[in-house]
Amino acid sequence: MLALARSCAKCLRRLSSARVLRLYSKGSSDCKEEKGKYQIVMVRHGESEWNEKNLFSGWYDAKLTDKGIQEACAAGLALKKGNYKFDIAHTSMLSRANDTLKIALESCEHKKIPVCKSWRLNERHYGGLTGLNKAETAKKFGEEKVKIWRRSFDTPPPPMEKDHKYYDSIVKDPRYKDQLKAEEFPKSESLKLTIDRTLPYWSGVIEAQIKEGRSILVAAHGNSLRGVVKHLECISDEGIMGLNLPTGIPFVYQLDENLKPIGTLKFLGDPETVRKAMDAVANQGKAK
Ligand SMILES: O=C(OP(=O)(O)O)[C@H](O)COP(=O)(O)O
Repeated sequence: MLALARSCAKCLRRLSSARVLRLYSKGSSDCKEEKGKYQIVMVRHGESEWNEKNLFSGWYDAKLTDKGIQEACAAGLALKKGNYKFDIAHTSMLSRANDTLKIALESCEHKKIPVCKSWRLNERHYGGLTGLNKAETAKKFGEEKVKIWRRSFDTPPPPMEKDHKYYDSIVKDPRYKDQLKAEEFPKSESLKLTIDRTLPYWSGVIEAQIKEGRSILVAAHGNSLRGVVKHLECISDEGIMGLNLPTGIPFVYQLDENLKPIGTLKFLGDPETVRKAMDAVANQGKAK
């Protein structure tokens, strides 16, 4: 991967101003229409190498692609355009989210802020599906089955056994040394199980900081953030199946004094671009 220190300047050059405008021309001003007592900004990381290859990633530590770096830069520009400032950031243990956060903050020329990393914000664990191609899996098992594995609320994918190709690279990864014992790693997670381990961090750490008046940016993953959105908006188990979060486009919640959202999430992006990006995520599970 390109050195992060150089990546922003480089990708800002590559990202034409026309594209930035197309991506983010309307969103930031829309976000300020209804002001809550608090607000929080979240972003799914930019495209990873495994997103590009359409592989189930889960806890595998796929790195950002050049496009993912560009998306992270563009996310930063959108934050800058909206004049968002943060006191603290939260992210997962995975490079694609960590690097997106770093690049976005650099790209909006933000001052240094504390960054907290937790496995509880990791992507859902995709179990035995980790590393498989989604379209090929749909061809083999059927699109319906893959849709259940990807989007049902409480059906976990098959477990990751110890002889799985990526088991060691996850469970023996030294970054978890102080956070998880080998037997505490998930073997696979449904959205429900993901929410069960994300919410204690959300409620115990992030909500407490919001109430202290801290301005927070969260950089995480498609499904860990879907869980947060479900919780915040009280979306039903069926309703959440239809939400597909795009990579690298920040979204904002205005929150009332009880931390309940005022309205729904607002993307810092052009609605048509956001819609296409969401559709593309939904279609990743179609057989080709
Ligand atoms: O690792 C993943 O998410 P991420 O790219 O947000 O980290 C998943 O592969 C996303 O796949 P899904 O959209 O099929 O649930």
